[in-house]
Amino acid sequence: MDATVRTATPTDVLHRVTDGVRRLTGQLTGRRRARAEIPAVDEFPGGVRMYSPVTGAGSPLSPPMRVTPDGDGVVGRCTLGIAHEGPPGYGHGGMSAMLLDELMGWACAAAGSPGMTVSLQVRYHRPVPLETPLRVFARVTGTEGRKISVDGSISTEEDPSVAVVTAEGVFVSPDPDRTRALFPDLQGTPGGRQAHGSR
Ligand SMILES: CCCCCCCCCCCC(=O)SCCNC(=O)CCNC(=O)[C@H](O)C(C)(C)COP(=O)(O)OP(=O)(O)OC[C@H]1O[C@@H](n2cnc3c(N)ncnc32)[C@H](O)[C@@H]1OP(=O)(O)O
Repeated sequence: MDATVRTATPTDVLHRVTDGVRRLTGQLTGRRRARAEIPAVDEFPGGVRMYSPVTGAGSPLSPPMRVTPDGDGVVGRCTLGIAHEGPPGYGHGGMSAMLLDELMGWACAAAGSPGMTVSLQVRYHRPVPLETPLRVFARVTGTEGRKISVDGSISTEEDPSVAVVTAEGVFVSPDPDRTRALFPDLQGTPGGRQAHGSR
């Protein structure tokens, strides 16, 4: 991803490389994952998501963000590149929202209440620098029935006390019937799918 958005190579080289990439991806033959199929390596919800655009080590789109528990919440560490650019030199606001949305979802799962975003309010205080290690933080601030309130923030690793983006979100844990309808490939809800071929 970085190479393709950074290059200033002439068009004929771009065409040649594009042909090469098509030849390479053409070798990815065999069975393809269906739309709602959960990859065998995944732990869902609240664990490995191999092809997630945020945390997935297997996704060319993801920074990727590495998530670990941290005090009463979860912390995500990543570095955005110019493929994630909004204003020149800074992160796209949608990327910031995506990092926060994902990590706030992890905070819900870590607190034992996996949920889906129903509301996300994001405040952009300062531009997010690219090619700079970032620290994203999220924690559950309250639950009320199936409703979970979550706070999140983004700062740089260098200056973790200064939040450049903050967010408040509401997440909702779908009831078991809705969960089965939304995620037919998910076994043993609400505990979720464990990794390594348990289905
Ligand atoms: C196993 C899990 C896997 C979870 C897997 C998580 C993966 C994490 C991925 C990262 C996060 C995402 O991107 S998630 C993707 C983006 N989000 C979505 O696509 C969600 C789309 N929304 C939905 O499908 C639906 O809203 C559901 C299923 C989430 C909830 O529907 P529902 O079950 O019918 O819930 P509903 O009765 O409407 O609302 C429940 C309570 O929440 C309140 N509520 C509803 N909306 C709001 C709102 N915007 N702001 C405040 N409060 C709200 C209601 O008033 C009610 O309160 P009261 O009357 O009870 O007081």
